[in-house]
Amino acid sequence: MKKIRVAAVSYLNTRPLMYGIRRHPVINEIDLVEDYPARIAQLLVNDEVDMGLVPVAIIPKLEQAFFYTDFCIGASGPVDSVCLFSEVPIEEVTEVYLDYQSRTSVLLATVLLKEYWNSTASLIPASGEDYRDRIRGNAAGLVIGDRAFEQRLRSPYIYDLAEHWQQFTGLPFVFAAWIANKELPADFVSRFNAANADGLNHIPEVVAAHPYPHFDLTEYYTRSIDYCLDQKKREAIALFLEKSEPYR
Ligand SMILES: C=C(O[C@@H]1C=C(C(=O)O)C=C[C@H]1O)C(=O)O
Repeated sequence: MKKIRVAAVSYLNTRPLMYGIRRHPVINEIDLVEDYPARIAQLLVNDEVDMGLVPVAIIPKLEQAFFYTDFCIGASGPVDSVCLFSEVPIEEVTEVYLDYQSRTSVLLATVLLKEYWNSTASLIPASGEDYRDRIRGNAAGLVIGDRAFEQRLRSPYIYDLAEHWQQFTGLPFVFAAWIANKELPADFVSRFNAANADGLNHIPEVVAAHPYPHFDLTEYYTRSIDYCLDQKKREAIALFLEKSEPYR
């Protein structure tokens, strides 16, 4: 049987979902790759995979987009791992380095800087990890994922993008969701969905399997990340795609 090609973000925030997928028989029906979000996005756009836990920012690049599960990487308050970091308050920031690993948060940062903070700072796409050393003086940086937890220990000013999006719009936020670029068999989708749900029912085991010194992962998995792709989050995706359209 031909396997379904699936790609997922390799950060800590996907570990509960991946735990469920790996211990479910559905693992035998898929070929799984894991990488950082910008790469996962490219794989789905290039049709090198059939479904990915991809940044929602790339939806307009797909000919078709099927939301096949009830799960996402979202937040209904501070997300803790997607922030603008700086040594000075946001009003004094003159340039912002944008994380090369991100697609959604880069656009979210742009929307918030321009329309919420009314910032005129120049936005600089970073090309490699060394940009984080340039987050000093009046230069801020967007850092996402596990690396944001390390950056939290270094930068005195931390602007949480999910928290500020919520203040701006009154809505939760969705960074990534399981999106397919073609129709997939309904029975597979149902098993895949059940596998995700199973992972979220085993948070203590996931935390025990990933000793992590920089952040309390129980807190991260139960409060910061909101995995449920509900109606409000679907509205949030639509609003985000509309607001970010001019900056794509
Ligand atoms: C919450 C996060 O969401 C991630 C942010 C993404 C982006 O900015 O493109 C994509 C996938 C998510 O896993 C995070 O990385 O910390």
